[in-house]
Amino acid sequence: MHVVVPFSADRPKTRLADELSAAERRDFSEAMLSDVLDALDGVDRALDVTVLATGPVDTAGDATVEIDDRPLTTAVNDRLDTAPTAVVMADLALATPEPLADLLDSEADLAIAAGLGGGTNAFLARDTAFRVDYHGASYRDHLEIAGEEDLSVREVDSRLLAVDIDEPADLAELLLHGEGAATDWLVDAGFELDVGGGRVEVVRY
Ligand SMILES: Nc1nc2c(ncn2[C@@H]2O[C@H](COP(=O)(O)OP(=O)(O)OP(=O)(O)O)[C@@H](O)[C@H]2O)c(=O)[nH]1
Ligand SMILES: C[C@H](OP(=O)(O)O)C(=O)O
Repeated sequence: MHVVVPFSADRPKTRLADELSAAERRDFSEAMLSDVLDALDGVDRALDVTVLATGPVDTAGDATVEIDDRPLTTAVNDRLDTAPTAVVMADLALATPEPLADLLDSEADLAIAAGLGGGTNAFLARDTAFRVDYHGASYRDHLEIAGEEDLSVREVDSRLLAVDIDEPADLAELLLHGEGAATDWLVDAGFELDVGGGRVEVVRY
């Protein structure tokens, strides 16, 4: 099965610009990508993984890298002419093989996992009629597109697939629950949880 992992290589994670420099955001993004690729590697299925990147990538492991600097929606739609194809975002740093296998085993025309805040963190399309329209409340839009195409849909309810690391508060999720390269990167960069005030916050020393 073909799995596409979109990766913004040139200007990643701009919403973390107050916390991380441009070079740090690039390194941190590569660490998250490596966690996602490890999780896919742990799925006991024959997967053909392509990192769909806007520029060169350092940490792609055994995955193929395809460079495509067109906007995300255009680049992904260009890969949906063959089915089944799965798309798994590169910032799902808590992803593990189990929920990914659950998504990839779905028989529905579209299996789809929501992201916190309305995005679409992963899907498997078994019908080439499905097309993406990312950004905004894309999860809602994708259900609508599936409805228009009369596709059967399975909504995959997974906390580990729902947490995409976009905003400063998401860093706490990684420090609380992460075990991979991205969590190690944060710890090495001096980030720690601060629960002293009765709230969970992230501080950098
Ligand atoms: N190939 C490709 N991947 C992208 C593009 N924009 C974002 N991505 C990837 O798509 C996933 C979701 O990205 P977003 O969270 O929307 O964007 P981001 O660039 O990571 O972060 P922000 O700049 O804060 O929006 C991540 O895996 C990104 O690396 C793009 O234009 N092309
Ligand atoms: C690409 C976008 O990601 P988000 O900005 O929600 O992380 C989406 O899922 O539509």
